[in-house]
Amino acid sequence: MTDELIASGPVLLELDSDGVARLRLNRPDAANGMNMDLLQALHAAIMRVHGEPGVRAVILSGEGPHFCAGGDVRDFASKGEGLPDYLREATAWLQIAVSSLVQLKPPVIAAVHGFAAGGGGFGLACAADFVVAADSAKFMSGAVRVGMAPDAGTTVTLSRLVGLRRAMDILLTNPTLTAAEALDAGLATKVVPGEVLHDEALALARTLTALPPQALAATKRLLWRGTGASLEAQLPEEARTVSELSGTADAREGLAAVIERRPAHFTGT
Ligand SMILES: CCCCCCCCCCCCC[C@H](O)CC(=O)SCCNC(=O)CCNC(=O)[C@H](O)C(C)(C)COP(=O)(O)OP(=O)(O)OC[C@H]1O[C@@H](n2cnc3c(N)ncnc32)[C@H](O)[C@@H]1OP(=O)(O)O
Repeated sequence: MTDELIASGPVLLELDSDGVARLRLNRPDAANGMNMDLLQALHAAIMRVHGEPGVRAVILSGEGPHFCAGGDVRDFASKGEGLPDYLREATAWLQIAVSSLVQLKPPVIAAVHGFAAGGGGFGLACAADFVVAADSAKFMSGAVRVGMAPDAGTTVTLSRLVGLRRAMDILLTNPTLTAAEALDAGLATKVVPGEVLHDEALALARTLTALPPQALAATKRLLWRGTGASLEAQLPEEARTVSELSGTADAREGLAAVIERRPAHFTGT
């Protein structure tokens, strides 16, 4: 497996020859606090992954002691009276980053250690398809604590993950959730010992890369669409997708493998 570093700076992007893309937030001295440079680099890296047909799974993580501590609070003070205008532009970039992450075809695994806080950290974790959390990881919305409201889609994504009642508690009272509490709430997929966090995230990525990419992408799209749709609207969309996928080579390969009782080899076609 060879890693090709194709982006450096506030966001590192590596692609390996096995179809795993690694997106790493890279402002460790600021707990990966999101400033405009990081947000724009994150969007550019996500769009680069979008353009790489060979990518079959994405691992999102943070350099240094934390996954991401949200908006760069040091920028709070430095912007003074200009913060509202600056935030109008900055939050637009955060919206674009979160939206493009959710729309990525390959599944996204957030590998969370340290704190996932604020629109950047908590928001990105809520927008990921899987969250593998180190047992020492902590999750905090952080918005109301700094006199703001949640953003990065968390008033939708968190509510869909944990339910409206628990999302109201988490976003209004701003508890610091342990990894175990995040798992219990439905925010985390699995909790692992910190020392094997990246191994476990990579193992999950490898499981995903062995599955038919078009079927995974369609399932992810249906699930994200379905959480806000009526059953009446979703049933025909599922049926249309199934009939479309049934014409792929991967569908023929999957069916043949089941009948012949052998492992399937999916080509993404
Ligand atoms: C609102 C943003 C202003 C303008 C930014 C422009 C673009 C932003 C993109 C749009 C953002 C939209 C709005 C955003 O979504 C709103 C929010 O995110 S609200 C929540 C903001 N985040 C926080 O309130 C968390 C702040 N951090 C902490 O509470 C703690 O650091 C922690 C995460 C609980 C971890 O605590 P510790 O383990 O004790 O670690 P330290 O506190 O010692 O931190 C280590 C080191 O990192 C620095 N640091 C920590 N968090 C941030 C941060 N969010 N931004 C910048 N730097 C951060 C901290 O100062 C330490 O540095 P040192 O002092 O050692 O040099």
